[in-house]
Amino acid sequence: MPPATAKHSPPGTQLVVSFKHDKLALAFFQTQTQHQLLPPPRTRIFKIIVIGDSGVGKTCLTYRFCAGKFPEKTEATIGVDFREKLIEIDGEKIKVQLWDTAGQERFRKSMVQHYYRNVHAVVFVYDVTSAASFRSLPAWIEECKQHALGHEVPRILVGNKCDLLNSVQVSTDLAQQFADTHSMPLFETSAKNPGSGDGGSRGSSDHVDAIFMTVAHKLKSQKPLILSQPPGGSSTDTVALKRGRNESEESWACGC
Ligand SMILES: Nc1nc2c(ncn2[C@@H]2O[C@H](COP(=O)(O)OP(=O)(O)OP(=O)(O)O)[C@@H](O)[C@H]2O)c(=O)[nH]1
Repeated sequence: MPPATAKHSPPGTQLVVSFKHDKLALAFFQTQTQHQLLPPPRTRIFKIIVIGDSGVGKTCLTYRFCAGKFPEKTEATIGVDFREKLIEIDGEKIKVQLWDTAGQERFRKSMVQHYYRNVHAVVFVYDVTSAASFRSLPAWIEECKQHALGHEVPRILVGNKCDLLNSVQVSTDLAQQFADTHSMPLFETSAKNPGSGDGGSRGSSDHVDAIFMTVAHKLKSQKPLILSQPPGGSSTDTVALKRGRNESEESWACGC
């Protein structure tokens, strides 16, 4: 019996092979997707960009939040890496998209415009063991400003690598002063060992999960983009995004 193949099935159809009275009958049935029958449950999505110098731990932080562990090895991000996690806040399922951007200028150039489009929150990261990464923060803030991301977009400051207690170059006081000046909350953490710390002046570091959940809580009260796709859809799909009810009916295609 030749294998049943459906090379040219029209979109939205499914090949159904049925055996009846020992005869092979092939029938195409229109697949009535949930999307066609019912309005799909809408999942609000939050796009959060994570920026900072190369090597501060952006990939490790986003991986820690989305995969729940520290990556075994990382390489410099080229362009952008995209991770997402479905979380539940007050009974509502929300998709958090973390855009892990390249810290190295040569890997950013062609992508910068994409990073800053339709952003809901910004996470600035520095490495507590690198004064240089802390000194770069004003430049990252400036880049955000140039892409029309001002104070209306929630922003937080994260000092990473708090597990490296003996190599700290950026004091909590200094970082707090900077955060206050720029009206951002400060979190100190370790993607490698969240919750670590000396329990002394630096205290225990914040949990990575708690940091991103705090941002998500803050965003939940806003009206972000609505994703017209049932929860659980592939993150690599091209999805149509619409603005929330209070905003214009403009829509975008997001090839994320
Ligand atoms: N000890 C320690 N090392 C960390 C931590 N987070 C990241 N690292 C290490 O720091 C290095 C850089 O981490 P990445 O997450 O790749 O840094 P990045 O900011 O994404 O770098 P780019 O992709 O180049 O922008 C890696 O060797 C990580 O293992 C941490 O919390 N503690």
